[in-house]
Amino acid sequence: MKRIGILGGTFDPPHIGHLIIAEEVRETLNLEEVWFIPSYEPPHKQKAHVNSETRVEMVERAISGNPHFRISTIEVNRLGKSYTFDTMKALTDENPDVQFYFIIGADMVEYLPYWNHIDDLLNLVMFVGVKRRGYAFKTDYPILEVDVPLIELSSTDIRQRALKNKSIKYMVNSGVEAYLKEKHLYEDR
Ligand SMILES: Nc1ncnc2c1ncn2[C@@H]1O[C@H](COP(=O)(O)OP(=O)(O)OP(=O)(O)O)[C@@H](O)[C@H]1O
Ligand SMILES: O=C(O)c1ccc[n+]([C@@H]2O[C@H](COP(=O)([O-])O)[C@@H](O)[C@H]2O)c1
Repeated sequence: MKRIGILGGTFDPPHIGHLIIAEEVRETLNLEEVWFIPSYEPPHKQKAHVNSETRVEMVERAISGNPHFRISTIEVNRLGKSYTFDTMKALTDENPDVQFYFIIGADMVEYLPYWNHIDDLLNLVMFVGVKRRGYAFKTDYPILEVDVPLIELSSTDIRQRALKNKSIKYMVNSGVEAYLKEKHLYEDR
């Protein structure tokens, strides 16, 4: 079986926390690749601040340069609410030779009981949790924990900094930083 990691997210915008957890989990679990899947509409929180085409462009820029990282547009192509069960059902049907490892931060570990079709989803993927400041890593589900450096960054922080015209250098990669500036994303308009 091939071993592939999945990092689903809103990526509004993608930041170095996403890249570091994906790379750490890839290396620790010896995964061939990690696929980044931007959601069209997050199932559990408010709509993203920028449209899905823009978030896809940002993820492409964020992952460029890492030959193990790919993007899948399965959720933005499907439209509607991006339930992970629907996505992973389609991906496991299309790729019967792959064991998928679905990477989540500790905020999502706590939220797992509320995911759509969580029991069926647990039969499709192995969840991999990483720690995140402010969230206890507590769950009754059988998930793998991978130790990663604690990155105190969120997309919310980046949006707030952009709004206040504060530097986001090194918090997002340079391609994403240039794109945010060029398109004036998240700025006060
Ligand atoms: N700094 C981080 N440390 C650990 N996990 C993270 C970190 N940032 C994001 N993640 C995880 O990456 C996945 C995608 O996150 P998402 O795109 O929603 O970013 P976010 O920073 O949580 O966004 P927002 O602040 O807008 O809610 C989620 O599983 C989330 O838990
Ligand atoms: O399917 C669900 O019910 C579900 C509920 C909460 C989160 N998720 C997925 O978890 C991933 C991280 O979510 P987010 O909003 O932090 O980007 C993303 O792929 C979401 O679609 C999925």
